[in-house]
Amino acid sequence: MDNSKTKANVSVKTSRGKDLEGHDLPPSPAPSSPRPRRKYALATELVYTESNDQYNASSIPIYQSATFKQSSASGSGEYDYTRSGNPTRTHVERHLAKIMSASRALVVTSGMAALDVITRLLRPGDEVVTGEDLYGGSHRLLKFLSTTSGIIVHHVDTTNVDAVTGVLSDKTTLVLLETPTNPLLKIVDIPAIAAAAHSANPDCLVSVDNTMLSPLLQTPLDLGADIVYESGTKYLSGHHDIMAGVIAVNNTVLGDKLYHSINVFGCGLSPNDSWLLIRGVKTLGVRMDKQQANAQRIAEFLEDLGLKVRFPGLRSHPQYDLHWSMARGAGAVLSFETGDVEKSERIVESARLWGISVSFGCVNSLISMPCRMSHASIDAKTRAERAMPEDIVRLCVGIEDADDLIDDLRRALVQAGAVDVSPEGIKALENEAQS
Ligand SMILES: Cc1ncc(COP(=O)(O)O)c(C=O)c1O
Ligand SMILES: N[C@@H](CCSC[C@H](N)C(=O)O)C(=O)O
Repeated sequence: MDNSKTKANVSVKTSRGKDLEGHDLPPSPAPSSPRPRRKYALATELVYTESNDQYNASSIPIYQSATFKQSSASGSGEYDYTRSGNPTRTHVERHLAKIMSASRALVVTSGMAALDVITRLLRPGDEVVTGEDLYGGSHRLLKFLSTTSGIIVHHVDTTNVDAVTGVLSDKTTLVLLETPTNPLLKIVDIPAIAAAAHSANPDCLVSVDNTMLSPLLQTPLDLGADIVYESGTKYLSGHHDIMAGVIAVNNTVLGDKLYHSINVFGCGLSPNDSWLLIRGVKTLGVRMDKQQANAQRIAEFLEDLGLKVRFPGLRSHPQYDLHWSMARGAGAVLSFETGDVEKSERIVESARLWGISVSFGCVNSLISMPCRMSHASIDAKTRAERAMPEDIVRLCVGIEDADDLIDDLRRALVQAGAVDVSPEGIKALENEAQS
């Protein structure tokens, strides 16, 4: 990673009108720093937006324009070309910076595009430290970089700070964390790992994928991270109608470098999707409250049956205290095991209300088998080495009525032969109950 212009040498400045290579370009867009003012509770901030729209439109207009006319041949307008900047995109970026505890947020075409932009900071020979339980697409991107770009990637158990410290060195330029992890819901100690990474290499960037919780429930920049990114396809937009990614930072030069890549490679979010993203963000609070409450009830229902359930809202979660020391909620993704891949398949296929689908964070509830679906890009051998249970069923809880969701799940468990049915009720089969 070329750190000379990020942490180590923050004196390198980009001036308006010049990009990072010194090219004299139209100065678009304005940095998305929110202006200082009273801070409200997050639930309020999600809804409260500010804009300098000429007609004071309550909803930001969609500037569906690729180009912007300039008032002079010097091309000095704030915007010139939508790949470089667009007012609708700037609006959502300013809003997200505010709720992500950042000075600058950038929105791109997907969560993977966000990780791509971040990893473009890396240079051959740089070392990346990341987890073993990692979203399949992130694993695939890192594998691609390690096989094509001379980047060295260490996958370690990031729930163990000593294991992380053991591979950190002055060559570590990026630490990539997910917490809770997808799909095993493991918790990673962001402050401890950030401190260890910065002590091994003060220029190391600690980046946290916050997709599983959203900024409503966790703000990694307040916990020692340098970069936070999310798939906006999930909770932020909330309806599975767009793909989006968000990156947020508090270092001006780092923000400029990330923006530079977005302009160079052309992955900025479209005006229409930027508008859908901000519309989704405004209802994040109410959606997440309901999704979390439903998820808690479902996790307790499954645990009461005697199944092994992974959910940070359960007291039985081995890292319950660590999770709640960093987060303001448990989220709405949980997973459970049945001990038998075919039985898990039958459960998934017996559910009616739960859609068989990848992704999460949507208003609709979803059920999936990560090893066959979202994490199929991690080969079976690697999954086995990382102790990923092939039978794991992931539930991504939506905003439906909790009783309806539980009824449908109960029926699916019975239909799949995954539980003992007796006059007293249903219970996990003896060999599948958690010890
Ligand atoms: C934790 C996590 N990070 C990143 C991504 C990538 O996001 P996207 O699908 O928007 O590219 C996903 C899912 O796809 C995810 O689950
Ligand atoms: N076929 C897709 C799978 C996307 S998984 C989406 C989401 N992150 C999840 O965890 O469900 C791919 O190959 O990326």
